[in-house]
Formats: sequence, structure tokens, C-alpha cells
Amino acid sequence: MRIYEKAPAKINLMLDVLRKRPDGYHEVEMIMTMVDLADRLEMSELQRDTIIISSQAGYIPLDEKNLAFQAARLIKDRYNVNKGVYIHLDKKIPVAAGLAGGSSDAAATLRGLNRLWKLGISDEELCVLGAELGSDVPFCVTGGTALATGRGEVLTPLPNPPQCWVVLAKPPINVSTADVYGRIRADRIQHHPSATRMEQAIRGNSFAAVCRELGNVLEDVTLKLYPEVQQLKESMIRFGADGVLMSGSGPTVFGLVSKEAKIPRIYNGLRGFCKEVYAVRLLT
Ligand SMILES: C[C@@](CO)(OP(=O)(O)O)[C@H](O)COP(=O)(O)OP(=O)(O)OC[C@H]1O[C@@H](n2ccc(N)nc2=O)[C@H](O)[C@@H]1O
Ligand SMILES: Nc1ncnc2c1ncn2[C@@H]1O[C@H](COP(=O)(O)OP(=O)(O)O)[C@@H](O)[C@H]1O
Repeated sequence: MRIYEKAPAKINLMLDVLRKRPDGYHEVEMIMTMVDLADRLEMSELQRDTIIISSQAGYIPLDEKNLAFQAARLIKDRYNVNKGVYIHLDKKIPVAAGLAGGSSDAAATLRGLNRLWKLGISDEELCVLGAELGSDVPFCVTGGTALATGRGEVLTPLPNPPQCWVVLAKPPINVSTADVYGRIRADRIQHHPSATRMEQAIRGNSFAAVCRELGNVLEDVTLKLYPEVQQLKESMIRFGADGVLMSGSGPTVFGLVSKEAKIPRIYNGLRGFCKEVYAVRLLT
């Protein structure tokens, strides 16, 4: 039997860091949503009790470092599955971009193997398994739009934001999430974005208010380390995006755009100096 799962990318509409915890993680408040840029996973049963990962992307690990491999191993161990699986990852989401590509592949693997092996695991339990793989994996299991607290794994579902275009641009730099969190000083953050006001903007279905409430305290770290990310933000605003923010720990910058007619100018303008640009819709 062979099954398919889509693994969409996420963006953080707001991201606040409240404090560092004794376990080394940071207590966060984030509002996340999915965009229509997705990896595609194909999973098929193997006779031999083994996990094999392949991908057309030459730049991701295919061994136990791959988050899809880790998800398959976790579900096999926890549910005593003595079967093997072959997983092909058709990567479309840029890697180490702040778009949760690896986390979404892990979540899609959990959902897919639950179906392939007819394990009957609830969504809640899949989220608990997901949290063992990474802070963003539970959100990627459920998808939609949510307020994420704790270290990112405590989810409160929200309605979807007003539909719009999302232009994503990833500069050619590698940002380590652990490094960015390692550099942030929660007690020195000057301006905290408001989860409450972003939630109101979404509930009120106000595109203008969503754009106004965009905010990400991790920009304080990443924009200082990589001034080109700040320049990319400024270019996106100059080309006409309605609201602009860095996603997660970066370096991808996203622009929200209400009018389709504005897209060619923004897309072509950015493509002039940035190779990885995507114009997609919110996944609502
Ligand atoms: C910043 C965010 C925003 O959505 O996304 P990305 O930029 O990675 O996409 C997330 O918080 C990233 O989540 P995820 O990528 O799953 O992180 P994890 O694998 O759990 O953790 C990687 C490292 O980041 C740090 N970390 C992560 C989450 C958190 N709330 N506090 C932390 O301090 C820890 O040092 C941890 O060792
Ligand atoms: N299936 C996967 N897809 C992408 N990256 C993966 C995967 N599995 C493991 N990784 C590793 O995880 C790291 C973070 O990748 P990714 O999840 O794309 O970034 P981010 O958390 O910034 O969105 C990369 O260094 C990559 O080598």
C-alpha cells in the first residue's frame, strides 16, 4: 500500500519570548498559520523492518538526523510496529528557513503512518508524540491557525486570518534556531508584540489590523546578525507589500499582500537580487 501526505510550511504572524525556562527552552507566545507551499511525502510499506528515506533534495540528511526518519522510528517504537517503511520526500519548502519544513515533514510522517498502519492514534496523541520531535511539530500535526504557548507545543485553535497573498523570500544564509534563542535576552526585549491584539485582528477578519499587529522579537537577534534580512524587509515594503515580517528564527521574510495586482512588482523586484522567492496563498 502507498499513501501520500502534504506537509505545508508555516509562518509566524507574531512571536514573543516571555522568559527562559530552567530546561533551556524559552516560554513563547506565537500565532502561526500555514501557507500553500508544501513538501509532498510518499510512504509505502516495506517487507523488511527498516526505515528508508529518499529525497530529490541533495542538501538534507537522509539518515536518522532526518525528522521524518525520527518520526517513523518514534511511532514504530511506541506502537510496537514490526514493519518497514519507505518515505520519499519531495522537498519544496526551503531548508533551515524559519518555515518549519522539517517539522512539517515529521508531522506528515506521523499522520501518514497512522493511516498506513491503521493505528487509530488520536490527533491529541499524535501531538504528544510530535512534541518529542520538536516544539513546532504539534502545530504542524494539526495545521490551521493557532496560538502556541509553552515552548510552542500548547495549542489553542483560532479562526483563519483573512485570505491574502503571501510573498516569501529566503536570503542565502543559514540561521540556527538554537543559536538565535541562545542569544535573545528575554528581560531586555524593548517591544513585545501582542498575541491578544493579533487574535482580535484575526477574529475581526481585519487584514489591515493583522498587518499592523505583525511582530517577532527574534528579529532583534537575526536582523543584527544578518543586516541583509533587514534590507530584504525594507525592499519588500518598498515594492508594495502591506505587512512584512521575518518568520520564526529566520532568515525568510514574508510579505502579506491583499491585491493580486501588486504581486508581479513585488515578486519581480525581489527576484532581482534574491533567488528564492515564492508567491503563495494562505492555506485557509
Ligand atoms: C523559532 C520557531 C518559531 O516557530 O521556528 P523556526 O524558526 O525553527 O521555524 C520555533 O520556536 C522553533 O521550533 P523548533 O524548530 O521545533 O525547535 P526545537 O527543535 O524544539 O528546538 C531547537 C532549539 O531551539 C531552542 N528553543 C526552541 C523552542 C523554544 N520555545 N525555546 C528554545 O529555546 C532550544 O535551544 C532548542 O534546542
Ligand atoms: N525532513 C527535513 N527537511 C528539512 N530539513 C531537515 C529535515 N530533517 C532534518 N532536517 C534538518 O533540520 C534543520 C532545520 O530545517 P528546517 O526544519 O527546514 O528549518 P526551520 O526549523 O528553520 O524551519 C536543517 O539543518 C536540516 O538539515
